[in-house]
Amino acid sequence: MSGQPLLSARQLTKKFGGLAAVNEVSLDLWQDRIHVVIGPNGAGKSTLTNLLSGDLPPTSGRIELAGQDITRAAPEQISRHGLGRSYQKTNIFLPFTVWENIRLAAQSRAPQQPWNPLRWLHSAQADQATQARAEAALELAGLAERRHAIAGAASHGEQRQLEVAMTLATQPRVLLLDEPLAGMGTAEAERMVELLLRIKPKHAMMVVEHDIDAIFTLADHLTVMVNGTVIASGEPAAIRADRGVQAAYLGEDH
Ligand SMILES: Nc1ncnc2c1ncn2[C@@H]1O[C@H](COP(=O)(O)OP(=O)(O)OP(=O)(O)O)[C@@H](O)[C@H]1O
Repeated sequence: MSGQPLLSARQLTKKFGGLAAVNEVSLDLWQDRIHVVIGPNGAGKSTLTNLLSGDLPPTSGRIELAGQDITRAAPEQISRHGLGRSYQKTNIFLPFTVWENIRLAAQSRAPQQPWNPLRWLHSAQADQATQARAEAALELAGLAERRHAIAGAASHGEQRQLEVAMTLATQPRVLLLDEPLAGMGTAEAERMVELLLRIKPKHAMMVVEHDIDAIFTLADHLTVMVNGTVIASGEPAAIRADRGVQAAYLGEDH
């Protein structure tokens, strides 16, 4: 690791009434590193993701993305500044093909062209750039052979790959993935782990995950949350050996 983290959160807190769903959480996300966040149900993992993406405003704390304060920015602004998150299938248009879905996601990131006499030329160039972004995301996500498949007819695993591809099509530098392996069989899970390792070098990633094998294959850094609080954070091997963590989480049957 060198230079600066791409995303940096300090003392983030989110209160729902009297409940601190996220309590003074600090973390850094670095390019070419996967930061896995684990914890039992209700630990605050989804709330933390929502704070980082701007889908929820924090009660207190600060978030910087590539050195810029984004603490109270809108999700769209944060996305344009280079943060992508997956939304568990909710963004997929099931009647459209895999390619059309990725193309639409890529298009959502196309710059708006101000009026000018050479507008057609600019829009043709923008079109090409959108096409190239979509093509790269399709390849990277391992879906090239499924480009013409109707998304609604794709397998569960392929739909999860498609979600990642749609996020990649917006060309994020920071990726937040919420349980990318949820509901997958062994072969599908292995494909997703390979995909995440393939995209790691060019991205800073935070992955919320329950699958123990995947957690230890993917994690460069592991953070354990319980009741909104970080109880341990560091090298996966050290966290695995931590008795407090074992008692609070890893010893449980998840
Ligand atoms: N909008 C909300 N209003 C009130 N309480 C909420 C809200 N969202 C989450 N909570 C509460 O905040 C706590 C943390 O929830 P969160 O969903 O972030 O946990 P999680 O670690 O993602 O759990 P899971 O693994 O089940 O998804 C829980 O007690 C939950 O009931």
